[in-house]
Amino acid sequence: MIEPLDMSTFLTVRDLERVARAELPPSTLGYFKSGAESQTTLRANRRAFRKWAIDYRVMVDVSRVDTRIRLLGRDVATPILIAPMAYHCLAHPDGELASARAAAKSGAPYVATTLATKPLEEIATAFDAANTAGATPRWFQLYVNKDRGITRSIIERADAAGYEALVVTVDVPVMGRRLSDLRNAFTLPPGMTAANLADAVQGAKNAYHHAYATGRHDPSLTWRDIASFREITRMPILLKGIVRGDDALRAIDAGASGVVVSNHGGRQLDNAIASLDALPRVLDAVASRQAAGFDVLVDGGIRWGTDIFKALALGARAVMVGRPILWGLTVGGEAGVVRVLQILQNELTTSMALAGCPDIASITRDLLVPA
Ligand SMILES: Cc1cc2nc3c(=O)[nH]c(=O)nc-3n(C[C@H](O)[C@H](O)[C@H](O)COP(=O)(O)O)c2cc1C
Ligand SMILES: CC(C)CC(=O)C(=O)O
Repeated sequence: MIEPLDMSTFLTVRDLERVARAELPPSTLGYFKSGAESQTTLRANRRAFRKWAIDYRVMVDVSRVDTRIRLLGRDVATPILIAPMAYHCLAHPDGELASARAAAKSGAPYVATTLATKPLEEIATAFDAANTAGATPRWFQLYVNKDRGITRSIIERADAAGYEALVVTVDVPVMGRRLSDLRNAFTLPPGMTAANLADAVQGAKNAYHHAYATGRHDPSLTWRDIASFREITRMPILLKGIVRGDDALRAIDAGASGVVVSNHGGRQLDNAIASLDALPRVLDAVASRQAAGFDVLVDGGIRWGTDIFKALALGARAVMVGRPILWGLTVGGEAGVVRVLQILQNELTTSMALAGCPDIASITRDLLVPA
């Protein structure tokens, strides 16, 4: 931690990343930044954005630029969401409480992970206290535990704590092989736990470390389970980690309200398709079903406002941002995350103005050409 720092000196996500990289212990840095195996997909996620150029329009009144969207049927100020990421306390002692407050203050929807280092109830309270206008939603991301009793109890807790949607991550039947984690024997430092799981089983708090958490993913998870979650909760369900059109159709059939096109930031299947490359065919499949109100989000490799512009132009409803949030949290805690969100929001509105788009609906597909 090097607080206090003047966050306004950071002009890009890369500026914060540079400082965070210098500051983090090697095993934490390795965990945050790495992709699986050869990291081909990690790089492909970035390359996919560079394949598109913006074919911009001029002489449009952009004296007001409006980034509001509809998300799961409600108005949200920005299409930028905070992706669910494990173990925020590795980046900053306030952990998820800081990132949640930053999201609420910035009007950015927040997705709390099952593998948070603070209990989901405390994250909800921190978020709500900062969400003064009540205008910004928070969602909960579920890792399905082999012990379905634990899974049910986590869903029920998320429901009771007022999370508005359940994001079921479906691309981790087993852990991807992240070589730096294997080499560093990555684990959580003493005193830090996967807090939501720790509470699920009495008296076992200290057992709920990384190795335990990673061993609990249920490799037998299938489409049928989604229907059973539907019965447990009133929350709409999104599936995170979809890259195929046919899987998007299965998600619709299973009663999901949306999908996040994602390859987990290149951390699971190496050589998997880049998430931006997967987006159009998922959208085509969903359109063929005329599933009005089914929201398609995308994540992976978003580092600039123009990346968000491109994702929206291809048809995404919204985007999730991962690692940049951890860089901000490392450098400046809550203020660092606020700064990352500010930078991306600012870049997005600037690119919209320069491309002749006063609102999100005007960011259309024809504004992209191959680079
Ligand atoms: C350190 C780290 C931890 C993550 N933990 C989770 C998690 O707990 N649940 C989940 O669904 N995705 C998790 N992800 C994946 C992110 O939600 C997201 O899909 C990915 O980071 C997006 O790519 P980006 O980092 O390039 O923006 C994690 C990613 C990182 C980098
Ligand atoms: C423990 C992991 C499954 C958390 C995660 O999703 C990740 O590190 O990418």
